[in-house]
Amino acid sequence: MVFKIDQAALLLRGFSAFRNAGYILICLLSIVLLHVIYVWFFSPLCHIPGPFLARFTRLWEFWMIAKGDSHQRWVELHEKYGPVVRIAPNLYSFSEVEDMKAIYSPGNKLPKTTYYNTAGDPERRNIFSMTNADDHALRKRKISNLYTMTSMINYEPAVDKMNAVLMEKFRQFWRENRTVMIPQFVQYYAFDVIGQITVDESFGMMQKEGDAENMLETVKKATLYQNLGGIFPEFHPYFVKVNNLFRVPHAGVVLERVSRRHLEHHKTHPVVNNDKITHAQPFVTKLLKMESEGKVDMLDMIDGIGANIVAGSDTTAITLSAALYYLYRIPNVLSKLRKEIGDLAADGRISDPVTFSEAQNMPYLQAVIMEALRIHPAVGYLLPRRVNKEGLLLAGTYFPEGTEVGVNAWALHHNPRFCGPDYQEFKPERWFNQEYQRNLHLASSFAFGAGSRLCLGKNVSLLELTKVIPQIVRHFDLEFENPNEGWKLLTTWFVWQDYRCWIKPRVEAQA
Ligand code: HEM
Repeated sequence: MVFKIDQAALLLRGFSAFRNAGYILICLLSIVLLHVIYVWFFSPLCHIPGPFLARFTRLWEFWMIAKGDSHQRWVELHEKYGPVVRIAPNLYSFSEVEDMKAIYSPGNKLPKTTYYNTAGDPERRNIFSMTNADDHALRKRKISNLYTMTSMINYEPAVDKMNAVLMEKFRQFWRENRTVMIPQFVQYYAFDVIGQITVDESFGMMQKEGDAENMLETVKKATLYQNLGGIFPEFHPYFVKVNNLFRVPHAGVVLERVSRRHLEHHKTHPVVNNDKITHAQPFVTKLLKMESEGKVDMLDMIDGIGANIVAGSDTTAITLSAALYYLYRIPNVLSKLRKEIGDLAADGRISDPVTFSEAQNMPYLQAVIMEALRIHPAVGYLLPRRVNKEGLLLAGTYFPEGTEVGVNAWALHHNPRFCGPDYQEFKPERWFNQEYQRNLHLASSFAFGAGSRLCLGKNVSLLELTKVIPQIVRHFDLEFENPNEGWKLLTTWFVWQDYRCWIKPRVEAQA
């Protein structure tokens, strides 16, 4: 009998525990439901359209990025939902020029968001990952004169030197009758040029047809991590701790090692204007001179060299790969560029190789470069900024403090309202169309970002592109290994391409 009472008591206790668990579950479900109702109907920005799940969780965005083709998804999202789209509970993407101007206007001073934390060590910010506007302005002021148009004259001989190596390698590929993965080879090229410009020494990747000091590989992994990790930046400090515990050589470590070695070498072996005619002077020499004048310290110098390598190589390589792909896919465009080169050469108005200043007077070449930057911006993610305490009026809606907003170059550059209805086509001619010209210039420079965080190396990359494209076009034909297939793309932070070509020297091929 006692046993039965105990049994009944147990049963009752079990039942009440079950009932309590039920209450807790109902409470939790009610909270979720109330949250859904609030977000859906009453939150201040509830009217902004976007994918359903993006209203409630950052996992939707994470999933979109993780699939590896997000550059295209941004374009489709804006085609479907209009000029402003909710990407995550607190993140909004814009695709109109007016909103782009407002978000990145230096006057509005919107800082970078915590997304950028994952682009470096939280304890030691680099120029790219800094979110504090004052810290950034100070760092930028110290080194920005190394990137001016007038500084380019110092770097031009370095580009010529590396272009000569590229030309020789192209002839070698032809002699050896092999196809080349163009985006990969021009990635070696871009790293070598940045090495030559920055530390007066190519990294030897073109010669080796491979990575040097694991730079390429670690930078690639870093951008992949930055892009996915940036969606959940609160986990980054833990990730860094674990990484340091296991001494994993991440990009920061690799680049610091490379930078320190070159700085030490140049301190004992200074370059004293190694070319008196062209006034060639590498970046590192300028940095060391500034250090001797007390204008920069060791950290500034490491950051400057590291930033050039990380930010300046893949970006330029991707733009060059895009320009070559479209030029050799569209014979009409290629022949127009060849005609411009041929006519100017016949008049003695350009040299071989073309100088940077001569290239400024080659309108079709400039249009080809701008169109490559427009149709295939190297960065595939939006550049997020946090609205400050004044709030911001965008697309007719007031966005309060703390909201994260940004523009993705792919969405902006594929907006028919200012690129024309044929925005999916590679058409350098659109740059001569008066109707679109103003907005096109504004928008396509967005491949380099905008405002106070505009790409510091824009002139460096234009120096490279304006010199190497005419060289290749003048002297080589590229034939696609699979002419009936398009290229393959993979998006992390960058939008990487994959295509293979046979290379033929034009003169030798005709002989
Ligand atoms: C076609 C080539 C290039 C493209 C498309 C490009 C694109 C960009 C973009 C979009 C940003 C802004 C990122 C943001 O706001 O989050 C940026 C920043 C930066 N880029 Fe470039 N870049 C290129 C070449 C270069 C080169 C050659 C260098 C160096 C020699 C360089 C150095 C930098 C640096 C240091 C920053 C950070 C600037 C700051 O925050 O103040 N870039 N770049």
